[in-house]
Amino acid sequence: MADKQDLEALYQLILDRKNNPVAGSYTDYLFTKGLDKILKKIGEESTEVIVAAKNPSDDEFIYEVSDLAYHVLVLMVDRGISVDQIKTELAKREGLMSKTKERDEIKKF
Ligand SMILES: N=c1c2ncn([C@@H]3O[C@H](COP(=O)(O)OP(=O)(O)OP(=O)(O)O)[C@@H](O)[C@H]3O)c2ncn1[C@@H]1O[C@H](COP(=O)(O)O)[C@@H](O)[C@H]1O
Repeated sequence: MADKQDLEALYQLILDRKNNPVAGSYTDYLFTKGLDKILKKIGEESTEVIVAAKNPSDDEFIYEVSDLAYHVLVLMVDRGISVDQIKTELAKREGLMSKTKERDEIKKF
């Protein structure tokens, strides 16, 4: 089994749960409930991240961000969107951001 601390490996584990349901698995429970349930969880977990961000405890913040990250990965698997597709989008932005910076620099003159 791959290292689950890696987000990409966690994505693969979630994908495996979708393709090979395991009794008692929380991930399987989410897929069985469907998109609306997954979206509801993302709404809840996002709110918990916001609340934790206002709290000085880093541990609570890390815990809630991890919950949100897991549920976002479940949503991506449900939609059939891969980690590579997100990486590709982010890579496109790298170019965009440097162009924006260049434009900002030009505007200064
Ligand atoms: N990273 C996670 C993870 N993060 C959060 N959660 C679950 O998300 C739920 C969030 O808690 P809540 O109190 O909001 O939800 P709940 O009351 O349990 O359930 P709901 O009815 O509200 O959905 C908890 O049940 C957590 O167990 C996770 N469940 C699984 N994983 C990973 O997924 C792997 C596979 O898990 P299973 O599918 O359960 O085998 C695990 O080994 C983990 O690596």
